[in-house]
This record gives sequence, C-alpha cells and structure tokens, in this order.
Amino acid sequence: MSTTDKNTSATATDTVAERPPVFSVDGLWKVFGPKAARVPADPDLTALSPAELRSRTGCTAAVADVSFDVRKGEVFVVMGLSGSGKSTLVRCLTRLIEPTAGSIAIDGEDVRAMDKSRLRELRRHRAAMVFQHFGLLPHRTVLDNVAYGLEVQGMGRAERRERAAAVVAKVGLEGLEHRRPGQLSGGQRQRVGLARALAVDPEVLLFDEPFSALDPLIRRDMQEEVVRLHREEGRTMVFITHDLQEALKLGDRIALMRDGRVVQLGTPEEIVGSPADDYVREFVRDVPREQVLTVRTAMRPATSADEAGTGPAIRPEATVSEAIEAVARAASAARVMHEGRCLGVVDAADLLSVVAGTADAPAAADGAASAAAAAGSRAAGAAPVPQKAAPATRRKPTTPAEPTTEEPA
Ligand SMILES: Nc1ncnc2c1ncn2[C@@H]1O[C@H](COP(=O)(O)OP(=O)(O)OP(=O)(O)O)[C@@H](O)[C@H]1O
Repeated sequence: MSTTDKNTSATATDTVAERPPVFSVDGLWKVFGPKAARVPADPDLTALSPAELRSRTGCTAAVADVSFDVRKGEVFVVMGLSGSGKSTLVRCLTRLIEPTAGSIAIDGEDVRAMDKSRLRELRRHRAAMVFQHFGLLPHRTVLDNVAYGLEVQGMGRAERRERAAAVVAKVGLEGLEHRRPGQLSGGQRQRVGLARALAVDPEVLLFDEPFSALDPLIRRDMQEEVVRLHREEGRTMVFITHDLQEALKLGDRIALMRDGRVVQLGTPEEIVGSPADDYVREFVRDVPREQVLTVRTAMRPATSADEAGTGPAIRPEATVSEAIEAVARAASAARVMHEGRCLGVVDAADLLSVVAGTADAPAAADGAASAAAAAGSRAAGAAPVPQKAAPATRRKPTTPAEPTTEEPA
C-alpha cells in the first residue's frame, strides 16, 4: 500500500499499527567503557545520571534500556541532539556495534544470535545503510558504485549493470552513469549512496544522518526524494537525524532520544501536541503547531443537524493550517468527513485554540503511550499508533479543504 493510500483512510492508518514489526528491540543497552556488562545488570548503576555513571565507573551508556518496534512500511525516525545515542542505537540494529544487553529481532529472528555469515547477509540483503559520508569508491563510475553491492552478492556483470541502471534512473541520475564521484555535486553523490543501498533491494533502509552535510535546498530535494521513494515503494526506513523539521517531515513515528534513552516515541502529531516532558516541550516549542496537528485535535461534536450538514468538508488528516484556509474561505465551520460520515466540526475558535496551544492535547491514550515510552517500557515501544494519530500529514496534497458536498477531496 502506498503512503498516499495510507493517509486517506483511518482504516488504512489502523492497518499500519497492526503490521508486523520488522525490527523489534527490547531493553537494549550499549555501554562503552571498562566492564560495561555490569552496568545494565546493576540497578544502582542504571539509576545514575550520565555524569555520575562516568565518574563512578568510567562508562558511557550510549543506549540505555531502549525498546521499540519498527513496523513494516513505516519511516521510523530516531531524533536527538548530538551525543544522545542515535548512531549507536541504529548501528546496534545490525551489530555494526555490539550491544551490551537486550534483544533485537528482525522478522522474528534473533540478531544477537546470528553468526558471521548470517550477519553479513543481514547487512547486505536485509538492512542496507546509507551513510552521511557516502562511502563511494572514487575510481568507479556511478553505475559501478551502484552495482557494487550486487557484485559483492555475486550477481553477474550484465545483470547487475542492468539493475544498477534502473536504480540510477529511479533516483534521478540518468545521464550521469559514467561519471566518477569526484565529478558530482554533494547532492548527486548522496543520490549515488542512496541508489547503492536501494540496488540490493533491502527490506529496510537505514539512514545515518544522510543529508546533514548538504546545503538546505539540496537537502530539501533529498528529503522529497525519500518521501517519493517511500510513497512509491512503501519500503521500511529507519532514519537518524538531529533536525526536528526533518524528523517531522519524514517520520511516521519519531523516537526522541536524550542521554541514551528514548524520552518520547510517537507520531509527529503526538510529539508536538502532547510532549511527554519539559525537555520534549522545549524541543518542539518553535514548531508551527498548525502545520503538524490535524483537525482531529481541534474538532468537536456538531451542535445541530444544520451544523453537521453544511459547511466545507475536510479530511480528518487535514492539518489545522489547511482547515483554517477552508473555514476562512467559506466563512463558516467546516465538517470533518470520513467515508461520508461527519466525525465532527471545526470553527475558527476551535482552530485558533490549537494554534494558541490552549486546546486539549491530542488524546489521553497518546499521553499514556508517551509517558510509558519515557519510562522505557516495552509496552510503549510496542504501542499501536493511536487512531487519532494520522501519520504523515506532510505527504498530503495541499488542496484538501475544497468545499464539497459529502466527501472531502
Ligand atoms: N566508541 C566509543 N567509545 C566511547 N564512547 C562512545 C563511543 N561511541 C560513542 N560514544 C559515546 O556515546 C554517546 C552517544 O554517541 P552517538 O554517536 O551514538 O550519538 P549521536 O546521537 O549519534 O551523536 P551525533 O549526532 O553527534 O552523531 C556519546 O556520549 C559518545 O561520546
């Protein structure tokens, strides 16, 4: 199912929550330093702050008791400031870094029990990494760089070049196949890195801050490329970033890390609308709420049959910003419609209260999930996407709020 389909119906949204996990992470720790293994096992040590732990033991808990699932077809973003543990966490998924404690499964298979050859197969075929510093081979052409992973897999020359050419076209590099990396711009090189990962057709793409070295315009281009690829292919992606805007734009769900722990795990709407604590609140303070929160946050029951039967129709996934436009155009309240049914209405005052931050938080259930996630519990990591949380509002077409008779555009 494409992301567009995913966003157009609440039923489809529910299906995402019900999809099987690709990665399942439970109680994961990575501790650097002497006798690291004693740290996760000792409650006295796990209770210490990072600074206390360092001074008492000389150890750093880069990942501390983290649990979550990455579901099939979602873009799972790991966000946090520098040093919060993002790279360590994502490298643990394929054991590029050996975890200290906890469990990791891919499609139910225990990653920590894999032997060398199984691990190689995991990294080559199942979970391909796109690195920040492209890692391209300078003396090879674009085509041969992209074909490299297939070569390593043992695919014949003609077949791998054919496959590579198709992927090169997919990422918009047609015509540049015979250049070498030194003859490309930074953005083009990043596309080669992306194409190389895609060429092996992995189940999951892992992105380690791939765009942070790019200038803002090229960066936006690449973000749109990721959204497009995801929409077209529905491939599962884990994306590391320290950039909140990028996280909100790309993520179906975001795990926000601080000092090795996940302080909140939720949809962009949950993170912006119901921050789990003061740290998260501060983090999202400057986000334009109306561009992230959906009308579900603002809607209320219709007060009369008249109100339920007239006014422009908007989708439940429409952003508050889109609804403001519809309400302003029609000079009346708008109806939130799903499959011909009016779920509720929003008027100017309802919408303004969201912008002002005086509306209720998206949902109690979301808050509970967030709080549990903050506590690092398994239940939170595995919590289904609440119905209210429309993932990926960012990917909607921008004309959702045209007045219509029954069904929103
Ligand atoms: N090999 C190592 N030995 C000791 N400490 C390490 C090692 N690698 C990472 N750390 C520490 O673990 C913590 C998490 O680092 P990590 O690189 O995972 O953070 P990050 O969020 O990815 O940061 P950035 O955004 O700067 O890449 C940091 O305190 C870091 O200093």
